[in-house]
This record gives sequence, C-alpha cells and structure tokens, in this order.
Amino acid sequence: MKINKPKHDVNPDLAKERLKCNFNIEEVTNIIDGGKDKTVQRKKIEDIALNNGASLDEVPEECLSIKERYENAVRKSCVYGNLVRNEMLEITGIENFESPVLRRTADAFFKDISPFMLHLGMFVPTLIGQCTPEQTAEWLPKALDMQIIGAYAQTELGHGTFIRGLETTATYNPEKEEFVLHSPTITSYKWWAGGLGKTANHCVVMAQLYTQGKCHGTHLFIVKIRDLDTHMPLPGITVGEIGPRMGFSSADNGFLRFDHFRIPRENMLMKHAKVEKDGVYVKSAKHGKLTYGTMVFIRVTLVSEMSFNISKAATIAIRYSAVRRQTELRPNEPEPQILDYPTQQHKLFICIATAHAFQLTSCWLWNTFQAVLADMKKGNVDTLPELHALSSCLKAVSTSDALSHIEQCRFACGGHGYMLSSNLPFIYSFVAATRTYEGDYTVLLLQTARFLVKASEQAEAGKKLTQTVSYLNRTANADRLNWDNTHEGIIKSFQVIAAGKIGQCVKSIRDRTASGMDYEDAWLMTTVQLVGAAEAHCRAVLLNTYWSEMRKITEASSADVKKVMHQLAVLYLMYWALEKTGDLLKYSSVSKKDLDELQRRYEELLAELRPNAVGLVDAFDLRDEILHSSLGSYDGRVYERLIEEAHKSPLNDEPVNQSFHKYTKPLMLGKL
Ligand SMILES: CC/C=C\C/C=C\C/C=C\CCCC(=O)SCCNC(=O)CCNC(=O)[C@H](O)C(C)(C)COP(=O)(O)OP(=O)(O)OC[C@H]1O[C@@H](n2cnc3c(N)ncnc32)[C@H](O)[C@@H]1OP(=O)(O)O
Ligand SMILES: Cc1cc2nc3c(=O)[nH]c(=O)nc-3n(C[C@H](O)[C@H](O)[C@H](O)COP(=O)(O)OP(=O)(O)OC[C@H]3O[C@@H](n4cnc5c(N)ncnc54)[C@H](O)[C@@H]3O)c2cc1C
Repeated sequence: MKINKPKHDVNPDLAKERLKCNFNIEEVTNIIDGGKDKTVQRKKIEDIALNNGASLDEVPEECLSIKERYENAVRKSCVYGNLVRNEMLEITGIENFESPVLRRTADAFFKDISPFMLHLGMFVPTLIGQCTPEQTAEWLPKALDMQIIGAYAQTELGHGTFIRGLETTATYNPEKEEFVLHSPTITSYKWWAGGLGKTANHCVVMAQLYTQGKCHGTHLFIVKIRDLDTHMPLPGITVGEIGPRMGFSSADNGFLRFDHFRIPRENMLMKHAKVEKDGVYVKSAKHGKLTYGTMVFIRVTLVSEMSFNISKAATIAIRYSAVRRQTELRPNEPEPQILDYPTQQHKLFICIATAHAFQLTSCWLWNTFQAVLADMKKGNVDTLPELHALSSCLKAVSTSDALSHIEQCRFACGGHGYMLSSNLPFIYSFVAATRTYEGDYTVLLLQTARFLVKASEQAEAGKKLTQTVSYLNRTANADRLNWDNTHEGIIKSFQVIAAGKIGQCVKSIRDRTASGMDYEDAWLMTTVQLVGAAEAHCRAVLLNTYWSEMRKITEASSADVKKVMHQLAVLYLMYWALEKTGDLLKYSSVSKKDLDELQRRYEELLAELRPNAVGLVDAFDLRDEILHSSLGSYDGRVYERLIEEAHKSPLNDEPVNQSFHKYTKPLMLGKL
C-alpha cells in the first residue's frame, strides 16, 4: 500500500524506522477504517478532495486577518460543500451524509474550522431527528442540497448547561397561526452557535413554548434569519459574530436577538410535540427529553472524532521523535533519536493505544445508539436512559483524555510543537472546545452519576441490571477484590473500583440525609465524589470494551497484527492501572510488589512497541495534506519545512519593517 508518495527523499532515520516495522501496516489501516472496502472508499473521497487545488492556501490561514480568514474559509467551504454534494455523497450514499470520512477529509481544506461544519454537523441531524415526515420533506432536501444553510442556536448568553433555564420565548398566536419569537433580556441573546454570525440563513432555535397562556418548556423551531438573495438579516433579527476565540477562529460563532419575530406555526419541529392551529398543545413523545436528541447524537460521534484527533497528534509527535536527536547518552556517542527515551515513549505510545481504544469503543457506542433508535421507532424508550448515561460519560472522558494526550504530544515536540505550523496548537484548541461544548465535562459526568446511583440502588434491591452496569450485580457486596495480575483481572478491578465509588456516594448521600440534610443538598455535597464515580465507571466501560472489541476484530488477523494490537491494548490496561494505583490500593488487595511488577512489565512493553512506533502511526494513514504539519509529514523533512514555513510569515515580506523608521529609529536617536 502506498501511503503518501513523498516528493522528496525520506529522512534516513524515518526510513530506517519503517524497515523495522514487523507487521502489515495496511491490515491495521483496514481495521481502523472498519474494513478493506471502507479504506478504498475513504481514499476515493480523499482523492476527490485533494485533486482539487482549491484546498491550497498561498498564505497560511493563521497569517490572515480575521476577515480574510473567514472569507477564505467560506470560499473553501463552498468548494468542499460542492464536492460533497456532487461527488462524495455518491460514494458514501446520501443516507451516510454524516460519515466521519466526510468530516475528516474536510481537514485537507481547513486547519481551523469550516463555517459550514454545524450545517451538516447539527442543523441537518436536528431536521432528521425532530421533524414530522411533512416537515422533513419540506426542509431536508433543501438543507442537504445547501439551498439553505443552517446553524443550531440553543445556548444563550446566560445559560448553556441548564437548558430548562433558557429565556427565549416562542408564543403562539392562534389568530395568525404564528409563533412570536422574542429575546426578553440581554442574557437571552442566543450565543455561540457555529456558523450563525455571518454564514447561516436559517437556524434551529431552542425556545420556551407558550400557548394558551401556559409555558410548556423548551421546544425547537426552524427560523429563517436572513434574506436568501441579499443575505441581509430580516427585520426583527439582530445577528452577528461573538468575537475572537481560543480556536474555532473561522467558524463565525454567532449571537442572535429576536424582537417579536414571527414565524409560521409549521416551523415548530413537531415530531415529539405539536401545537394545533387553535393553540392546543399535544405531546406525543414517550420520553421528556427527546428534543435533546441532537446532543446525544453528537456526543456519540465525538468519541470517534477524539480518536481521529489523537491519531493526528500522535502521528506528528512520533514521526518528529524519530527525526529529532537530542543529548549524548554517553560521551562521544551520537545523540539518540528522542523516540529512544522511555519517557518519550511513555508520553506517546499511550496516544496510539488511546486512538484505537476510542475508535473501537465509538463503533460499539454507535451500534448501541442505532439499537436504541430502532427501539424508539417501535415506541420503546426504555433503553434511552442507559444510552444517555453512556454517551454522557464517554463524551466527557474521551474529550478530556484526548485533550491531555494531545498536550503531551505537544510537550513531546519541545519548542517546535509550539509552532502553529506543527498543527498541534490547532488540534489542541479544537479539542479544548469539545470538552466544553455539547455538555461540559463535569455536568455530563453528573448525569451519568444520576443513572449509576439509581442502578446501584436497584442492584442492592436484587434487581437485574442492564449490560453496562451489570457488574454492579456481581460486585455490589464485594469489599476488596483479590488482585489478579491478568488483563481480565485489571478490567475486573476497575469495575470493583467503580462499584466501590458508587457505593460510597450512595452511602454519603444517605448519611447526609439521615443527619437532616434534604436530598438536593446531600447530592450537592457529594458531587465531587459523584464525578469521580462516573469517571471510574467510564474507565471500566472503556477498558472492557476496548479489550473485548480488540479481540473480536483481530480474530482473523495475521499473527503479527494480532500481536501488536494485543500489545497496545495491554499497554492501555497497564497505563490506567498505574495511573490509578491509589484506587487499586483502596479497592483491591494489590500489593506494592504487584505494582512494582506491573511497572516493570509496562516499561518492557514500551521497549517491545518501540520498533513498531512509526509503523503504527503510518497505519493511521493520515495524508500530509490532512495532517498539515511541518513536524509530522511522511518524509520527515522537519527542518526544511520549518524554514519554508518561516519564510511564509508576512513579517518576512520585506527586509526592514516600516515600524523601524517610524518608531525604533526615532527612539534610538532620542527624537521620539
Ligand atoms: C463528528 C463530530 C465533529 C464535529 C461535530 C459537529 C459540530 C461540533 C461543533 C460544535 C458543536 C457545539 C454544539 C453545542 O454545543 S449545542 C449546545 C449543547 N448544549 C448542551 O449540551 C447542554 C448540556 N445540558 C444538558 O444536556 C441538560 O441541560 C442537562 C445537563 C442534561 C440537564 O437537563 P435537564 O432538562 O435539566 O434535565 P435534568 O432535570 O437534569 O434531568 C431530568 C431527566 O432527564 C434525563 N436526561 C437529561 N438529558 C437527557 C438526554 N439527552 N436524553 C435522555 N435523558 C436525558 C436525566 O438523566 C434525568 O433522568 P432521571 O431519570 O434521572 O430523572
Ligand atoms: C467552540 C464552541 C462552540 C459552540 N457551539 C455551539 C453551538 O453551535 N450551538 C449552541 O447552542 N451552543 C454552542 N456552544 C455552547 C456550549 O454548548 C456551552 O458553552 C456548553 O454547553 C457549556 O455551557 P456554559 O457555557 O453555559 O457553561 P456553564 O454551565 O456556565 O459552566 C461553567 C462552569 O460551571 C460548572 N457547572 C455548570 N452547571 C453545573 C452543575 N449543575 N453542577 C456542577 N457544575 C456546574 C461547569 O462544570 C463549568 O465548570 C459552543 C461552545 C463552544 C466553546
């Protein structure tokens, strides 16, 4: 398999690394893609994107002004959107418009974010999940064909987390058969929605629904905010961009204020509840939170997105570490490649393992999500709470872990990792946002904790629990687990840690209520522990899922691939066991000797993986055009690229900057 056909000679150290690799790289790529046919499909889509010169920037996007950057991003988004519409969807099938490959290939066009990302990312999924069949027929074809461009406007200046606290109102007027949208306070300004500021002409709006004098809580509406021809905001709409941010610089995150803005009754998204012409409110949903469906969907997809982002950072840092040499080990010996340092391996190999752990877990989560959707189609919503608990904690932990691993990758690249041309700062700032958006880390873990506390009480009452918490049935009465230094033993110990922490939370809440606190205060006082318990549960799910899915997926693999995939999964188990030694000591009989043995095995495993490190990141098969990194390209021309990128800085356009004559020289001459 030709991965990237380098135009230049490959750096000799990197070339030697590739000779060391002892497994079939293509086989691992196929595993990551989900099959050989999927690899072929991905490559076809990438070819379409990359054979189009429009993805190239003459000036790096980070060197442009805010306006130029946005305009350039819109230009490229239109080209890319057109390719998706006319060529790529033919390959994936239109029903797979959410294929991660389409999202990822877009990275060939943008180091930062496309202003259109939220259109396909959230607007279209909301139409699919929240419309009646008639509404779907009206809106979806236009959205998929990009005749209308949409955003998802839920968060307000005053509230993001607490959706029930949103202030925008949608008041029904039966005489005119219209809703009147209004922003009654400054805190009710819609705030943050991606693509809303300048790009979108429509948006989905979450607002408090009033009809017949009664508030029925938050509901979704589709709202046209700009004229389709002139793109001017419609009367009653104030819309704009919220200002520079840590990342998402070309995503025109926006604000929106309604001044008694009228929309037809049919623009309420009515799949789960409707308002009749006469104003009667009718709820058809069997579960109170179905309007939150788009958020659940995105939380599910983010786990795979985190795998992708870690694999990008790991590829950059590992290729760079094979090229970079630093510090004599012994006098007069050549400086070693920094990849030879076990401390460097400790920073980086866990990133490769985590990318696999998240990818396999995300496929399993996606299948769970599809099964729940199928249940809901039949009118059964019983499986939704478990999906909500699972998607909440996996979103929280995967985004948080991805962020810290990506930061480690930057540390691993020393000073050069701080350069925007390395792409690590872009990857980091993108992932930093994911920890917050679509539900903040703490808030989502507390949602999972709610589910776990209930599950623990059910286990106590002898009830049989659902799959992801069934370990509580087995471990509810276990005090301390007998340590068993096997892979299954490590997984079981994480389940016992989770069960122990959940049990301790239940006890703390009970003790507090028994001493006179009301339940809400007892819960609040216990939230630090509850977040820890939900994280522990999530770790148990991740370890168990990664291990069992890895074994399944490599059943038919070659012996060498089986071996290296197995080594990565073991590394993941050991890494987390060593990270959580305090918990292991508390909840199992593990001894200092056992932990020393685990540490020794972990260090040996780093050394065993070392020859395959470059092969393993090559297997992610990230083309240079998608990686955008001076440090991580396939040919390893790190220093040449750093110099080429330096020359692109606008400050190097002329030998002397005018500020010298205007300010510095007068200062030097005492004439200022
Ligand atoms: C491919 C991916 C790549 C890119 C993706 C594309 C674009 C990405 C770019 C940017 C996207 C950014 C978009 C956004 O950020 S949109 C805004 C997202 N906002 C949030 O996520 C807000 C977070 N807050 C909440 O979700 C909720 O308010 C809450 C914290 C969950 C609390 O809700 P509330 O109504 O107050 O409910 P509670 O009273 O706490 O709970 C009652 C009951 O309901 C259950 N519940 C809550 N949520 C759900 C749900 N979604 N599904 C099912 N059940 C739910 C909850 O557990 C509780 O159950 P009980 O049985 O315990 O009563
Ligand atoms: C880059 C980016 C893009 C975004 N895109 C969109 C978009 O397209 N559409 C959209 O609608 N929104 C969007 N958002 C908004 C995003 O969804 C919210 O910012 C997010 O849900 C967090 O809400 P918040 O900002 O209100 O934080 P807050 O809830 O104010 O959180 C602040 C702190 O308070 C803590 N906290 C809050 N509530 C609790 C609680 N109950 N218990 C314990 N701690 C708590 C949190 O843990 C956090 O530490 C985007 C945000 C970002 C950063």
